[in-house]
Amino acid sequence: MTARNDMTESPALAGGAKILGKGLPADPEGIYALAARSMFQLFSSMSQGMFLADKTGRIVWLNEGYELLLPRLGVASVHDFLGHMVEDVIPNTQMRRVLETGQPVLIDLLTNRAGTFVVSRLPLRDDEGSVIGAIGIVLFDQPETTLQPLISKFALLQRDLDEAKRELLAQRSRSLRAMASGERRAKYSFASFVGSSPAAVEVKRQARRAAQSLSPVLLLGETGTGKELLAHAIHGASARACGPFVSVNIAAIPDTLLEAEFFGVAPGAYTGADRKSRDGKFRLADGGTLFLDEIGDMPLSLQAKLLRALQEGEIEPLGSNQLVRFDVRLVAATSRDLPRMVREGQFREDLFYRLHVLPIRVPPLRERAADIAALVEVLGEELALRNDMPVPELDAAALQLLAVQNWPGNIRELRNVLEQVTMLGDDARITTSLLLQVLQSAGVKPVQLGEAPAAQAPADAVVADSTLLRPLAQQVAELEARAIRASLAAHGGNKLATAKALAISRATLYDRMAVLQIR
Ligand SMILES: Nc1ncnc2c1ncn2[C@@H]1O[C@H](COP(=O)(O)OP(=O)(O)OP(=O)(O)O)[C@@H](O)[C@H]1O
Repeated sequence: MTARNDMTESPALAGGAKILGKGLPADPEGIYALAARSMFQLFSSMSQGMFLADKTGRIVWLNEGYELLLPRLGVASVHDFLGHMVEDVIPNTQMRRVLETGQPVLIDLLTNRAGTFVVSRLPLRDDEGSVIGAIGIVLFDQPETTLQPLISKFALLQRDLDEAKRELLAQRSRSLRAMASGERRAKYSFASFVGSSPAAVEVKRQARRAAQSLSPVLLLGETGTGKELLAHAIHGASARACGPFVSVNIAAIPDTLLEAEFFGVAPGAYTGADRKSRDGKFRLADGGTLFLDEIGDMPLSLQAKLLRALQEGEIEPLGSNQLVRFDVRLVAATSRDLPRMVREGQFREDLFYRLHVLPIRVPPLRERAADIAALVEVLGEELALRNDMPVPELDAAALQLLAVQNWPGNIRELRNVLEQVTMLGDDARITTSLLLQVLQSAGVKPVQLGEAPAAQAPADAVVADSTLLRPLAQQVAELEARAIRASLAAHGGNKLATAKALAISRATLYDRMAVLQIR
């Protein structure tokens, strides 16, 4: 098989087959060979085109139908096709795979510069069964066939897929560029704040309302409760979402560097190496939101300067005698008891009132134990994705055990515990004994199931004052939910007994449970 004509002549019925009657061979091999030839000719005449490749992938034969397709493939003549490697002349062909595996591809779609075709690829084998080449058949060409609607649909899907891939690539390179250039955007939205307990719903409601305002927001709550997450979400839902979100953790910066960090440095302010000017966070946050985390850790000297900047709307970079105007929305957060710090003279009262315009208390995890299951699910999925591990599975007892802990480190601590149990566990199922072991090794005395929750941690006392400075409706809802849960537990879930003990009707109990999302 070396040329086109070889095959048209090629008598598959070689080897001296006997002919019976009207040309029908008498022996089975003869019939088989005749059938093979007939099939070959049938496909050759019915299909849009056919070619043969030898076992190296070189094209050794093509029929007239295929010859007509050559110009669309950008091949000028038969001589530029024959003798060439199949992938050199038929873009995107999968013929090599057929030659290598010996597996036929009965039907496939091939798209290249000539269009989209329905194709078949069949291996050719010798008597020993070794692959000696392959046959490529174009069953349907695009325009004239009845398969056209199907192919158009495929072409559309392919186009959509290509577009989606391009968009994904563009998005990826945009975000890589943004990361490289230190672009500042909100990382979290309100949807990232997991939880549907009354306390979580209320804090999100307050934060959403704060997002609509331009006044300063003060987020109060223990460590790891999601203050920073909410600060991002408030920025992202505000009119300034397109502006920068700049975050400063005051506790993490040495006092001596804070002023430069806040207000920037004028050129030549320092002698020596660092003679260049440097923008401060106020400048960087211009047009957006400045998040001052751990504001309670700000030294008194800087508090005075911050207050002046907020009052005047101007800052004075270090080493400069020029005032620079800024347009920044302030969100501050602290886990410290600011009113007490004011009373003790550690925090300026005037600054406190300047910041305390929209205070939002972020509840600790132990006040929203109903959110534990949802948090475990989300945090578990994140962990599994990050560490390429199965998602941790916690049964009701394990969830219950988590729900009764005190969680001084709140959601951050919950995540750490989950991470440790998934690392230590043999499989994805998390047992209560493993959980207890991890809780113990974290240095906190775990609360056992059935045990009354431990006395409130000292960290709680820090925010005790502000727990009462919240909307009454929120506090009443929390108390109500606690009473209903306790009564349900005491009566083994019996609604009638629970309602009786609480001196309310069963209908009211169902109603309150629905409103307070108690299951
Ligand atoms: N409601 C929540 N849903 C999901 N993840 C949360 C939630 N709250 C907090 N987290 C996660 O817990 C971790 C701690 O949250 P965040 O840093 O916002 O807390 P914080 O109150 O600012 O803590 P700190 O006072 O120590 O700075 C983060 O990884 C955050 O994504």
